[in-house]
Amino acid sequence: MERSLEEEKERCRAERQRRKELHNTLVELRGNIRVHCRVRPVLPFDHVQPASSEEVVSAISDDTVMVNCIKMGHNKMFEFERVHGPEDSQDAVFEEVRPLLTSLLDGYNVCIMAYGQTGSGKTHTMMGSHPLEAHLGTQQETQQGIIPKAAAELFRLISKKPAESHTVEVSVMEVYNNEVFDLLARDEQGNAAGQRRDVITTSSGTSQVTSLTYEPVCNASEVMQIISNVLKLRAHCPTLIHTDSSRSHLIITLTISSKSPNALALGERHWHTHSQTHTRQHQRPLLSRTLVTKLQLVDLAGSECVGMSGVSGAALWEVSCINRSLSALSDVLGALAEQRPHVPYRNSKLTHLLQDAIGGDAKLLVMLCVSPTQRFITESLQSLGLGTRARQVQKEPPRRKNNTLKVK
Ligand SMILES: Nc1ncnc2c1ncn2[C@@H]1O[C@H](COP(=O)(O)OP(=O)(O)OP(=O)(O)O)[C@@H](O)[C@H]1O
Repeated sequence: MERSLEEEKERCRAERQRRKELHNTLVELRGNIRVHCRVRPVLPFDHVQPASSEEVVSAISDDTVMVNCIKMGHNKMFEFERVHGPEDSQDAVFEEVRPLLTSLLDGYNVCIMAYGQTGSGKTHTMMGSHPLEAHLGTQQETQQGIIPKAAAELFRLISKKPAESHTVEVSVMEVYNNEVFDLLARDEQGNAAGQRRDVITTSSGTSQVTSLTYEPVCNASEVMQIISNVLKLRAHCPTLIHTDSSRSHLIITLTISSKSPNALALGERHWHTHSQTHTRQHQRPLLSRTLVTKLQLVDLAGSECVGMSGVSGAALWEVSCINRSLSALSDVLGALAEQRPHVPYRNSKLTHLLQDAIGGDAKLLVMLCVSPTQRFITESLQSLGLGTRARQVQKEPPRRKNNTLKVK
């Protein structure tokens, strides 16, 4: 018997709802690591030899990537929470990220991390197409990446909360040659100069960077102004694959302190000396009940094959440090996925620094960036494999932070 149009619509709606519920259950079971994948368009530097720019990696649906290269004997599909094709805009990518900002204000720590080979579009996805112009307003909103959009969304959400209930601070670090640098630190003359910092494990088992500089910020353009200023300090080097390749992992953290409604109503204030370095003020009033959550935005350096990037000398050492830290990240995910008793976080500064985001109770989004072309198929398969591994991790369910009692 033929179904009427209305019946068919209802059946489709019910099926969509069932799939959504199943998906949500799976996300809960996995403890909220989400993996999104973005396949970038074919770019001029792909056309070294016409054959190598042949497209072999494609987004075949909004959750599946297909690698199909008959010549090299690869035919495989990879499923992720969301897959974006080359035509997907920065806005479309951000729409899938937006709910995490609400989670942040609901009391969860959030980490968004871009992973992929060099030139695959990590900085484009995180910062936008003109990262150094991000704060000038010359970068069109549609071209902005996740970081400027997330900053704008965060302050939009805060503006809907009671006045003065939230404060935001920004810190910027890079991990370069397996050392952590505080990019907001200033030298004796007050000039910006990245300074080396240590990562320690606190008595509660979380990781912390000592003497890190935190700048208070009041709106998204202040955030972007600070980031754009320090981006000039970030290590870059031209390679055969990418003329402006980042040689370090960049970690931007927005720390949000929110006052509990009770404290706000009572107007309780205590002077509290922060253990961290504040550039504008070293002692400031904090409300007695403060909820602190953090948003970590990570633009990883790209994995790369030394032969392809054509680097030598100091740049060769940089590549080897990048590749080692990325394989340490993969080892950590492997250990977590297999639920091994020891997780080797401390094998690299990168994994030690991101320990709480990767294995703790934060909501983690891994944004895989891959090239569509045959030339980079080995690197793309490696990135897709890392994403698959991340999805196998049974993380602790994300835990909402409780108001912490800050006593004078
Ligand atoms: N989805 C995209 N649409 C249009 N252009 C893109 C896209 N992704 C990347 N590009 C362009 O490709 C080039 C390389 O991208 P990007 O700098 O983001 O790479 P990366 O992965 O950060 O590289 P590296 O690790 O070497 O720093 C840039 O010119 C960027 O504008």
